[in-house]
Amino acid sequence: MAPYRNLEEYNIEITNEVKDHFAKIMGDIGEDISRDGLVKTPERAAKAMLFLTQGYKQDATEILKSAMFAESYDDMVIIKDIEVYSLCEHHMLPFFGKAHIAYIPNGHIVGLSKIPRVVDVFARRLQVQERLTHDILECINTTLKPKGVAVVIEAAHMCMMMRGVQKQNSVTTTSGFRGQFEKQETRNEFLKLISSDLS
Ligand SMILES: Nc1nc2c(ncn2[C@@H]2O[C@H](COP(=O)(O)OP(=O)(O)OP(=O)(O)O)[C@@H](O)[C@H]2O)c(=O)[nH]1
Ligand SMILES: [Zn+2]
Repeated sequence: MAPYRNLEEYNIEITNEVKDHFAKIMGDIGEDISRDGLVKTPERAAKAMLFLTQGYKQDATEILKSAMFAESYDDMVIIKDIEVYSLCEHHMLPFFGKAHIAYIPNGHIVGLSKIPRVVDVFARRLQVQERLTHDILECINTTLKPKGVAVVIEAAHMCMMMRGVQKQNSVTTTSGFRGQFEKQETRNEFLKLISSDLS
């Protein structure tokens, strides 16, 4: 099925079911769901949730394959500061931050926009930051078959900020390295470049 892009593309049956669930939840938390401002809220919430989880219907491998080009460039390619918005699978609250991704081509480069698209496919699901990091890493590694791939994600978790432990400034960093990035020297060059403003 095509990914959700705009309201016309929402599956009406599923949207209506999710909408009914949201209406029930709103009633259960003590709201008057018939009051003016809330009349359309269950539908809006359903569409927002379906948008934020559209990654289940997308194929990250196909996205990468659609723009792979034979090229002899074999130095590091880094795309840093890619915005990440995901939902933690424990509380279904957002976690958000930045992904920094690098690969060393092995005969093929990939269209640059496809890397953030792959991030979104895996982020728009119920996730933990660790699995999100590895999903992206493994997808690039097995599809592009580069000489090396590196993924670092830095994120803040709303479930640790708005509730629970209520820590406002903690940032969680996860990382994964394959191929040449498993060598200290290559990994250090990548880490240095993502912390610089000139990379
Ligand atoms: N490892 C990991 N943990 C996460 C992530 N997102 C949320 N969590 C944690 O998942 C855990 C769930 O723990 P539980 O004790 O079952 O849930 P809880 O009672 O709501 O825990 P508190 O958040 O400590 O109040 C919490 O420690 C969350 O901080 C993530 O991406 N990775
Ligand atoms: Zn959580």
